[in-house]
Amino acid sequence: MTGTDEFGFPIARGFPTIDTPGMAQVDLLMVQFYGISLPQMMENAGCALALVARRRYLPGDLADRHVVVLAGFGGNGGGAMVAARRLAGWGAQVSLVPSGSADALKGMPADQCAILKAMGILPGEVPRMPPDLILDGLIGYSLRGAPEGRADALIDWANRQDAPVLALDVPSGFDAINGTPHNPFIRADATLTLALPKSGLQDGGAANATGALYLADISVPPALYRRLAPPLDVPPFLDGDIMRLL
Ligand SMILES: NC(=O)C1=CN([C@@H]2O[C@H](COP(=O)(O)OP(=O)(O)OC[C@H]3O[C@@H](n4cnc5c(N)ncnc54)[C@H](O)[C@@H]3O)[C@@H](O)[C@H]2O)[C@@H](O)CC1
Ligand SMILES: [K+]
Repeated sequence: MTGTDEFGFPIARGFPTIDTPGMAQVDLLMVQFYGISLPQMMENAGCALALVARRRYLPGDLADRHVVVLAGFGGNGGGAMVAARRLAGWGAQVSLVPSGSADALKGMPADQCAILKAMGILPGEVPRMPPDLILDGLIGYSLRGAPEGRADALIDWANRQDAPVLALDVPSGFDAINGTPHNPFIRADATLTLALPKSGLQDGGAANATGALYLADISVPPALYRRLAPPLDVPPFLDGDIMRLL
């Protein structure tokens, strides 16, 4: 560790990067070898996102602080909805904006949305009231080509707002593996990437997409990385669950 950033997050160096096939291997080993489920990982991811949101953007009392959560139909959207739940629990006013009809959500994102509905947070359109913060959970590392449809429109909307955008895992529309910015892509003020930094996020050119780059521990055992092909040597998160990388 080489100190902390201005928000008190430990600054870390020396975490290797990982690509999409590598992350697919990580997910597989987490579930099949260790029995750590995707919902468990999603819970860790969303909690970490809410913690970065609170400490970096919403210090103090969260009452009257308004957060818009943009949620896609995959794991990225599910993680953002966990963060929505945590922020609402801490008193923030949360608007949930899915990238399509919420009735069409399936699997874990549908489960997360059902929890939010039970809490009285109903999916809807982008609110007229300007937010204090936007969470980008539209598309993660499974982006395929330039954003289309509602995701495209919501990325444009987010980039037009005065409020900062905090992206989950990767800024939506930015190919985090090869570093390609598609049109459009989220211009985040900060990005919280999960498990390991994705290979395209560490290049200098990625900085205008990611903003400040953080890394969250989602409880991948370091020994898992030594089982990958090729194996990776990953240090433990000794100094905190959330590290500042760039
Ligand atoms: N082990 C991990 O790293 C974990 C990852 N999680 C999250 O899950 C994400 C990966 O989840 P998924 O693989 O489900 O997929 P994503 O959530 O990355 O994205 C898939 C969704 O985006 C849509 N999409 C893809 N390309 C698009 C385009 N060009 N235009 C419009 N829509 C597009 C797809 O139709 C699909 O609905 C990660 O980025 C991360 O945020 C966590 O939930 C849990 C653990
Ligand atoms: K995202």
